[in-house]
Amino acid sequence: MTPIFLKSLDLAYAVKSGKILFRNVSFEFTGGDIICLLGNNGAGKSTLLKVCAGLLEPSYGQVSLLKSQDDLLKSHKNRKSISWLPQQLIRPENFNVIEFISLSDFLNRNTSYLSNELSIDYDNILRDFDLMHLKNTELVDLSGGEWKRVQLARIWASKAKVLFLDEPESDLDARHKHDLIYKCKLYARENQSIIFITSHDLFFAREIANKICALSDGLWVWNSDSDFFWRSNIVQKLYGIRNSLE
Ligand SMILES: Nc1ncnc2c1ncn2[C@@H]1O[C@H](COP(=O)(O)OP(=O)(O)OP(=O)(O)O)[C@@H](O)[C@H]1O
Repeated sequence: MTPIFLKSLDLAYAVKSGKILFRNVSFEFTGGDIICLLGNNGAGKSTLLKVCAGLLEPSYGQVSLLKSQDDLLKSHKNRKSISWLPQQLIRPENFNVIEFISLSDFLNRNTSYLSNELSIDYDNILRDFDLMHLKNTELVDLSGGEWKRVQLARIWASKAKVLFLDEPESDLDARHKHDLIYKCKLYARENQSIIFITSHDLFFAREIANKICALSDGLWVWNSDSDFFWRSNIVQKLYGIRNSLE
């Protein structure tokens, strides 16, 4: 399988007012990596993920997706290479679950779910995300957690090489969070994909990621193997948690 690398060098992003949200972000991730980006509310995690996914242009520096150490893929914005889960997505009206999950395939192939011409085994994906019983349910009638699983199922159907998942575990109950950890590990390993996640759930982060990085006050303050991060006792400092007896 072709190895893949996601690299950034000195990435920075400033908003129109000139305020710098983050700077000096440099990293190199490889196929198979699951990275969890941590930081306080407003630290710039979603913005960094959007820059890495090519949805926002960096103000400085660059981010590239490479198919070998120095062989640049056509464009890291190549739709087939990247899939993106936003923190919040408004549910489209007049779509049911299977229509939403198979939409890209349907548009690409100008066919329908019932025509048996689709390249993806949607029933398998629906079963995987515990959605089979909701296959024909309108999106507006789903619970919050069911809607999140539908969005994740659509991303799994994309078979993209790099997944950017902004708080994918939010709204999920304990069992479905557990299932998601297993599915991400399997996806990253089997496809040699990179999965770049943000999360506020430290238990989830610890279970899912082999790499941890962090933003604080606009700075790229951490980037290491997960084990090293959890041994470092930096978590309290990162989140500014004070001992209540102090
Ligand atoms: N276009 C913009 N113009 C001005 N400020 C912005 C813009 N986009 C983001 N911000 C600000 O930048 C900061 C970082 O936002 P971002 O959504 O990246 O944070 P986050 O770390 O993902 O936060 P959370 O954990 O709360 O989701 C916030 O204070 C936000 O208000």
